[in-house]
Amino acid sequence: MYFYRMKLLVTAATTLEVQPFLHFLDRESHTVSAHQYRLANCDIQILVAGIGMMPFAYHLGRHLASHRPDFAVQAGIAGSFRRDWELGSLVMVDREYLADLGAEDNEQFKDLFDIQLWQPSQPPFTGTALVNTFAGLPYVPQLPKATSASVNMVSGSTQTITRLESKYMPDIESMEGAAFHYACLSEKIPFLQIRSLSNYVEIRDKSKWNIPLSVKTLNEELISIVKSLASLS
Ligand SMILES: O=C(O)c1cccc(C(=O)CC[C@H]2O[C@@H](n3cnc4c(=O)[nH]cnc43)[C@H](O)[C@@H]2O)c1
Repeated sequence: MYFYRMKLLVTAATTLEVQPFLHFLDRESHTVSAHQYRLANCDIQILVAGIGMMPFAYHLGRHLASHRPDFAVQAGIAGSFRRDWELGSLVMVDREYLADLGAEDNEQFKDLFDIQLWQPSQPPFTGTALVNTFAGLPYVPQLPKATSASVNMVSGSTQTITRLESKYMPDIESMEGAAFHYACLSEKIPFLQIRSLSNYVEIRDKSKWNIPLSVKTLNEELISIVKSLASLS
């Protein structure tokens, strides 16, 4: 009898963000090789792809060239523009914007669509966003949906924050989400980006960040997703 194992890719920018999940896999699953685990009917690959869109795109692209997952999950922490969302709370991203790729025109930022180097809805964009419709996913968690702005430089001035809010109406900010959406949409791989809020997007004050809490809730969710996928829950 043929028994199919779902191939799941879990990717993150840093090991820190998925460390408790790795401990769970070490305890509860069979280690196939470094970064590869088997849990019930799931083959799970872990890819730590680096901070920022360029390293993330490079490492994810290299990985996808030789491994095609059935389902890819990006897990990470993020900054929140929304003060009504508590630190440590979780979202899944449905819209991603490349929020600092473009040209400065005196005081104004123009993205690649504004200066017509890209056309709205050119693949893999829907309009000017990289949209996850959540179609074809084997499992969709019950989390609030969020619009995300991906940036190379974490926003830390009123001017930048106001610009991003008025142009993209983002709920959250990360440094890799758009690279993940771009690659998965281009390769037609069902995907899910989950983020846990570690800080508010504001003038930089690292003492207000709560990375331990955001990593804890992120990893609880990851474990729950994987248990559901592996039909263990
Ligand atoms: O020390 C800093 O100033 C600093 C700035 C940005 C990120 C970090 C990290 O250690 C986390 C890296 C990781 O977290 C995501 N992240 C978290 N909060 C934000 C944010 O407000 N804006 C953008 N990205 C954020 C990001 O995806 C990074 O991969 C330290």
